[in-house]
Amino acid sequence: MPVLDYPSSAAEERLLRIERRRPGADPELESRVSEILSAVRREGDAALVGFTRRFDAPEFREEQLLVSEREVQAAYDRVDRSFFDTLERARAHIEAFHRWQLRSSWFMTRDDGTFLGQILRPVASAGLYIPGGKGGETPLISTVLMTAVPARVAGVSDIAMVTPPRRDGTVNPYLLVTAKEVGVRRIHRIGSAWAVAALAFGTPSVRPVDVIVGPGNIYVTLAKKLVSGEVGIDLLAGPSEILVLADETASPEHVAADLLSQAEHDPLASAVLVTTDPSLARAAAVGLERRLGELPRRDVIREALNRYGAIFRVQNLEQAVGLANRLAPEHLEIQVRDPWACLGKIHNAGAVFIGTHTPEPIGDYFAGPNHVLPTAGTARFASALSVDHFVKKTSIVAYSQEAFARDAEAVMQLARLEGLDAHAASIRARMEADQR
Ligand SMILES: NC(=O)c1ccc[n+]([C@@H]2O[C@H](COP(=O)([O-])OP(=O)(O)OC[C@H]3O[C@@H](n4cnc5c(N)ncnc54)[C@H](O)[C@@H]3O)[C@@H](O)[C@H]2O)c1
Ligand SMILES: N[C@H](CO)Cc1c[nH]c[nH+]1
Ligand SMILES: [Zn+2]
Repeated sequence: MPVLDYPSSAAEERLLRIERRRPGADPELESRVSEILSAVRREGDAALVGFTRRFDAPEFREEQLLVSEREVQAAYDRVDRSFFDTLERARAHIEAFHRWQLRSSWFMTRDDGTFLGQILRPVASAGLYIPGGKGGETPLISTVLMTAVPARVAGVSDIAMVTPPRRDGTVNPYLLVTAKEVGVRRIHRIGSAWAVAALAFGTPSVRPVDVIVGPGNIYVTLAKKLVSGEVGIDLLAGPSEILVLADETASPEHVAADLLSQAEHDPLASAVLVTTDPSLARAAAVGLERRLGELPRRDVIREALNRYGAIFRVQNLEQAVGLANRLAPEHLEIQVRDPWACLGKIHNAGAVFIGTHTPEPIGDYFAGPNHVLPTAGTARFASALSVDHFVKKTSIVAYSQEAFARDAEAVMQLARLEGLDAHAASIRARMEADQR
C-alpha cells in the first residue's frame, strides 16, 4: 500500500484513481450487465438457471429457484442455539434506531379553506439483495437484518429475498433462519445481476417487486443502477470503503485492523488512511502487512489495497478533513485527539465512527444505524438505507371556491405563458360555472 505525502503529484494520481472507482466508469462492464438484464427479460427462469449454473452452482435446477419451507425449517436444526440471542440483540438495536426514522402523513389548512397534505404509505413489496460472497460461502447474514428491519418498520408486508447459492445449490442455514425470523416471505437462490433483473421484471418463479434494496458487488450495483426507474432502488451500495482520519493519539494497530476489516470485503474495496503523524503512517503500514499475512482473505485484501488503498501523510487536520470530504467515503473513522471538533467539518460520509471504542464493525453488526451505505463518492448526495426508501408519498390538494376564485387568474396566466391552452380552459370552465 503506497505511503504518499499530500499534497504531491503522486498523491494526486492515487486520489484520482480512487475517485474513478465509480459504477458506470467502465462502459464495457455496464454493457455486459445490460446483456444479462436483457437475457432475463427475454428468457425468464431459463436465464436464471443458466447464469446460476455458469457462475455459482453447476448442477442447479429450476425447481431450486425458490427455497422450500421444508429447507427453511431444516435450517433451524443446524444453527447454534446462542445465535438466536445474538440475532435478537442486533435486531432490537437496529429496530430501535430505525423507528426514529418513521414519519407520518401530514395535513395543513389555510384560512380560505384550502386543504393540503401528504399521505405516506409503504410500498406493497420489497426485494432484498443479500450478498453471498465467493461461492455463496460468506453470505452477509447481518444484511438480512439491515434490509428487512427498516422494511418492516415502514410497514411493507410482502418481502422477498435473493441470495446466490453455494456450489452445491444450498444456502447457508444462518441466512435462512435469519430471513424467517425477520418475516421474509420468499427466498430465491439467485445472485448477481440476474437476481436484480428477476426482482425488477419478474419471471414465472420470481414475483416482481416495487423496490429493490441491498448491497452487492459491482455487477449487482450496476444492475440496480440500470433497472432503477422501472423499479425503485435504495442507493448504489457497492464494494466497501473505509477512510481513517488519525493523528498521533491513534493506535496504529487499531488503524491497521480497521482498514483491513473493509478491504476484506472485495478485491474492489478501498481502504485509506489520512494522517497528520508520519510515525503513525509508518507503524500502520507495518501493522497492515503483518496482520494481512494472518488473514484467510489475504488475497482479496492485497488486491483491494493494491488497487484502491493508500496512506496519505498530510500537513494538518484541515487537509485531512478536506481529503475526507473529497473522497466522500462510505465509512469514516475519526481517531484524533478531539474528534467532536472535527465532526462538524465533515460534509461527505455515509457513516462516521468516533473514538477508540467505535471500530467500524460495531456499525456493521450491532450499533443500530444501517450498514447499507453509499459508496464510490455517492455519499456526496446519497444516504444510508432507511425507512424512507420503503415509503411513498402522495400529495393531497383540495381547494375551496374562495381560494379558487383568488388564484384562478394567476394560474391561467402561467398556463398561457407555457402555451398550454387546455390547462387555462380547465380553470376557465370553473370560473364560468361559478359566475352563472
Ligand atoms: N456499500 C454497502 O453498504 C455494502 C454493504 C455490504 C456489502 N457490500 C459489498 O457487497 C459486496 C458483496 O459481494 P460478494 O461477492 O460477497 O457477494 P455478491 O452476492 O454481491 O456477489 C456474488 C455474486 O456475483 C456473481 N459474479 C461473480 N463474478 C461475476 C461476473 N463476472 N459476472 C457476473 N456475476 C458475477 C457471483 O456468481 C455471485 O452470484 C462486496 O463488494 C461488499 O463490499 C457493500
Ligand atoms: N461493511 C459492510 C458495508 O460496507 C457491511 C458488512 C456486513 N457484514 C460485514 N460488513
Ligand atoms: Zn464490513
